[in-house]
Amino acid sequence: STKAMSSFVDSYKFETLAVSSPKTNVLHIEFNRPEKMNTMTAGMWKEMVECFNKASMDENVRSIVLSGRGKLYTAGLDLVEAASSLAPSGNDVAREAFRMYKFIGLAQESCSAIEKCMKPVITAVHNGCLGGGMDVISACDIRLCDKDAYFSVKEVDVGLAADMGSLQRLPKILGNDSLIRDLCFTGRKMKSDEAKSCGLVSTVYEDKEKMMEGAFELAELIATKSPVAIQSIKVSLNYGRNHSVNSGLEHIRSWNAAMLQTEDIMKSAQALMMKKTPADVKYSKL
Ligand SMILES: CC/C=C\C=C\CC(=O)SCCNC(=O)CCNC(=O)[C@H](O)C(C)(C)COP(=O)(O)OP(=O)(O)OC[C@H]1O[C@@H](n2cnc3c(N)ncnc32)[C@H](O)[C@@H]1OP(=O)(O)O
Repeated sequence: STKAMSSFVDSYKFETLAVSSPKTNVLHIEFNRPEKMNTMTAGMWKEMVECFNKASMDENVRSIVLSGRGKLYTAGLDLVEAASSLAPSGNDVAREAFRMYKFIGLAQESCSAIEKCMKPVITAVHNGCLGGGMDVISACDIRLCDKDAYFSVKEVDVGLAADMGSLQRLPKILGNDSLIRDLCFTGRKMKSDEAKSCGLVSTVYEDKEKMMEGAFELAELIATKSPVAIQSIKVSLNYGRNHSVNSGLEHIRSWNAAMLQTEDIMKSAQALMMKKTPADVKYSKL
């Protein structure tokens, strides 16, 4: 019911993220620091971890759209906040290194929580996606953008190597090592047409409004499918990315030994035989 749907999303309360549910079983998460170019702070990373972990276990959520409010998707790390957290303190080197180790771990977890989230995450990029934004989108399942979007692995211009996942995940997404090194060594802006042709994004839309319509339509379609099938697909694709074909086959074999016993298969098969679609089937919560 509408009441049940609105009360479920009401429990997602954050300072740096705006959360809504524009369609049944679809969660919309927006970076919500428009006056700060959606720059990333330790506070935002903590909230991203909390939000994606919660959505992962939330039976009301079957797919997620991640986008940014305001002028651009995100300008990456908040350089003002970072100036104090990264400033040399003069303290014992080992203790300082452990403090940084924890700080970087939190930043990494903000992206890993997206990858580990059991629900597919579609991200919709408008205008700029810089630095930490590239780490974020690399951890998402599906990437969309508008015509004005550009992408920059900007860290090199700030004097550091990206450490939240771009260098580890981009090579799994783009089958072009030369291009990845070009982007990472130069920090250059890659425009939407190149992002499409190299496979970073799957669709480019005319403007942000059309992109969000497309993102919600896609999320809604995914949300109508069997949640057992969808979550199993994500788990298996993620596993396969870091393992051999044989290991991946063994993994899905064991996984599906349980999942093939789902009632969803019988419900889906009956619907198909009656010329219906998954959207006509009511799958139980998962
Ligand atoms: C453990 C470490 C983990 C993660 C590390 C991540 C590394 C990175 O993310 S590196 C990338 C860092 N980001 C940048 O270098 C972007 C710098 N900004 C820009 O290039 C531009 O500002 C812009 C985003 C392209 C927008 O340009 P424009 O539309 O012309 O607006 P501006 O006038 O330049 O900016 C408006 C306003 O925003 C402030 N601002 C912009 N970016 C940042 C930022 N990254 N951190 C803090 N503040 C930022 C800018 O200073 C302006 O502020 P005013 O107060 O309005 O002057």
